[in-house]
Amino acid sequence: MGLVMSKNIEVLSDKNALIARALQLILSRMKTAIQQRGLFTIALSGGSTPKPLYEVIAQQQLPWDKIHVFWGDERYVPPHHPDSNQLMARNVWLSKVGIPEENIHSMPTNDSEPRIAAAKYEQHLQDFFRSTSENFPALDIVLLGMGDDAHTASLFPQTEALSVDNRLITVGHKDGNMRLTFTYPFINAARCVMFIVGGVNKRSALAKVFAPEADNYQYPSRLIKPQGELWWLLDEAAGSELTS
Ligand SMILES: O=C(O)[C@H](O)[C@@H](O)[C@H](O)[C@H](O)COP(=O)(O)O
Repeated sequence: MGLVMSKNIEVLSDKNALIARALQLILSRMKTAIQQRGLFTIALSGGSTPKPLYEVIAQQQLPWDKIHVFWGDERYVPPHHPDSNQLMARNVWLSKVGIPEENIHSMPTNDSEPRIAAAKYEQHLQDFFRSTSENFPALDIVLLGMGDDAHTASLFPQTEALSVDNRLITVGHKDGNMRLTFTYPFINAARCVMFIVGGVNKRSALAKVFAPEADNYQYPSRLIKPQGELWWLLDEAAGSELTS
């Protein structure tokens, strides 16, 4: 096994422990962000792993008016489509707490052209962060999952989204299904990037992501090297071989 990517790799006993640790880290960074800047910004991932995390965040007593939620990627489907990442997070979390609707920054998926939607969301981000096109605004946390093909967000292996390094948002695709996604440099601009990865089916992809040499375009999670904090929270099933 090659060198692991960074000291912030934690292998937790099971999924519950993984979710509890992720919650702890998110709440501590939320507190710091609000103390220092008066608000907390987080980009959510889709998929199944984060669902119990969103459920437990919804049970916390938090200053919801200071919390802003974005998405790191979205399937290019209407907001009420069962595949929508936004719908999942609203159902298990956002609809259950007093977060103002204007703090929920969902990716637009109603344009006929995903490229136009990507540009609109990028403009929205630049307006929100009052950033210019020259620099990448820093979110407090970008929460990521990883597929068993080592994709993250909607940065899939051998796709053109992987080479977009001068935009915040681009169009991804998986098996012909269009997505909107943060670009890898925008993810890397975050103060903290947190992967939550569980299950034995992720083991081989993790080995490639942490290997000293491998093709970044075949294993896109290798592109995630933030100048801020990088956390890999893994359960035993996924990560036990990495730290042995
Ligand atoms: O839109 C998505 O599907 C996610 O953003 C995607 O990148 C997800 O994080 C991985 O596919 C892992 O998914 P699981 O957590 O379900 O394994």
